[in-house]
Formats: sequence, structure tokens, C-alpha cells
Amino acid sequence: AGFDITVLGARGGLEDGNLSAYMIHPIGDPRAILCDAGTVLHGLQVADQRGALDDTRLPADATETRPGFVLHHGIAAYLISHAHLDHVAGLVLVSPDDSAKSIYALPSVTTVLSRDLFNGAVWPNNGDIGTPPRLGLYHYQDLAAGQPVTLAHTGLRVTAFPLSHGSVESTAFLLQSGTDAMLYFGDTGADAVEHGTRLQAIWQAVAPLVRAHRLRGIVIECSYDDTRPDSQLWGHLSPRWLLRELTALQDAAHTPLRGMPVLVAHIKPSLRRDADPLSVIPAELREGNRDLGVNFIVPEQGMRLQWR
Ligand SMILES: Nc1ncnc2c1ncn2[C@@H]1O[C@@H]2COP(=O)(O)O[C@H]2[C@H]1O
Repeated sequence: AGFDITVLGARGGLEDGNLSAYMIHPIGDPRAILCDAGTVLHGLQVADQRGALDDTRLPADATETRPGFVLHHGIAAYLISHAHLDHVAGLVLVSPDDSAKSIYALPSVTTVLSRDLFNGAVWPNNGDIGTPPRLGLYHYQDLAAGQPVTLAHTGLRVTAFPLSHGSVESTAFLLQSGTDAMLYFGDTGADAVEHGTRLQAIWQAVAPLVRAHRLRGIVIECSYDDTRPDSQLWGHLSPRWLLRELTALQDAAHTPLRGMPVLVAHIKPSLRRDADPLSVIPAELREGNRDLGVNFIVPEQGMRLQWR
């Protein structure tokens, strides 16, 4: 069936109101999940203004706005890669008016969300574990690394893979719908910089899907441009590291990635007048992409894509 992706938040910092959040559902099946929730309601409003929600049919007796209806009835669950604020701020802010949902995450992420965020002090405890009183709106569902799970009330399965994001554990989600697959990455550094093998483990795990031409696309970060020294990447990718990791995937799969859609998430805006990362990073990716030939796409808030 392939995947229908609406960008609710595209960037990796500074700019509140446009932070990582991707609404994803199988093409033709509107029951969606959100991968990360840095910006939620504002992202739905921008998506609505750009016409990305036009095929959502509101019932005649609907009481909500279209963004409200999609939030309440379209989004079945959150998948949270890690608990940094730019990945959860929208979830916190929308929670007083949210519908009951599950939050799927690795245990390390659930721990921070329930202990440090929805804890009755930073925010009311909307979850079903942690400090009482527990309002129970959100049901935490721990994912086990490498174990596929069916996402309730959707046509999707997910497999979580741990990532190294500096001192924090982050997560990649392999989403599957029928025989189709796509990869969503939370924040991650390159293996060589993080002194680990977590990306290599993912490339090995998805190599058979690439060989079978079932991997429809990849959402992955590229936070900084190539002028950033490795010592200040803080668990993020820059163009040369992203290109190197995609080459590692191609090598693991023994199959050309040419034409593979790669959504370049989490670009960090800059306050400098010169050298806008939104032009520098795509230029650096283009320059290094001649052999690989993947299809880099820079997301914009409210953009909708279909990968089939
Ligand atoms: N050691 C550090 N010193 C200064 N800033 C940091 C450090 N580690 C992380 N950061 C910044 O804090 C941000 C937290 O969110 P991100 O990981 O997206 O990006 C991170 C950097 O911009």
C-alpha cells in the first residue's frame, strides 16, 4: 500500500512551532500514527491551510475543527524516539485536549516521559504510570528493541531500534504496512563519531527489505552542515556523515539505493545572516550524492508525500 506522510514539524530546534513530527498512515487507510511530537496542533493547522487534510471527511455532526478532528480521530498513537523537548513539546501542549492514545517507546524513553515530564510538576500526569494522580489519558507501551509489534487501531507494524544520540538513547522506527516498509530515525550520530555500531545493526536488519525493493523511503536527520566539527555534533549527523551512513546501507544491501526517497529531517536553523543551513545542507548533500543518487527531499511544514 505504501505510506502517506504529512509533515507537522520539519526542523530540529530554535524555531518553536516547527519541530519534528511526522504523521504517517498506510496509503488508503487514514488511521495514522505520529513519529515524534515536537509540534502537533500548529502543524495540523498549517497542514490544513496547505490542503494536506482535504481528504479527511468530517461527519456532518462533527463538533471539532478539521485539525481537531484529525487529532482526536485520525491519530491513533504516538511513537516517541526520545524525550528531548523538541520531540515532545507539541504532545505536552496538546494533551489537555487530546483523545486517549498509546505512547509507544523504548523503556528508556518511557521512563523519562513518565518520571520527568508527565509527573504532576512539569505537567499534569496524563499517563497511566508514575506520580499519582494519574489521569490515564495516555497508555505507555514499551517496545523491545528488534521485536515487531502491531500498532493498535492502525494498519501498521513497528520495530524499534536503539540509536546513539550523544549521551541519550534515541530510536529508529521501522514501519511496515503489508509488504511495504519505511524507516523513521530520531536524532542520531554516525557510528564512527558515536563509537558504536547501532546504525550498522539497522542497515543489516533492513538489507533484505532493500534487496527485495520493499523499503519505500527513509526519514533521517541532518542537523548541521559540514563546517561543524565532529566534536560539536552532539549526537547528530552532518551531510558527509549522512552520505557515509547511506553508503553503508547500500553496501550492506548489495543493492543500489539510486532513487530512494530520503527526507532530510531536523535541520537546525541558524541565526547567522550568511550560510543558511536550509541552502548549505542540501547543496552539500547534492555534491556528495553523485554516486549514490538517492532522492533527497527537504521537508516543509504541512507538506504531504506518498511513498509507494
Ligand atoms: N555539550 C553541549 N554543549 C552545548 N550545547 C549542546 C551540548 N549538547 C547538546 N547541545 C545542544 O542542545 C540541543 C538539544 O537538542 P538537540 O540534541 O537537537 O541539539 C542539541 C544541541 O543544540
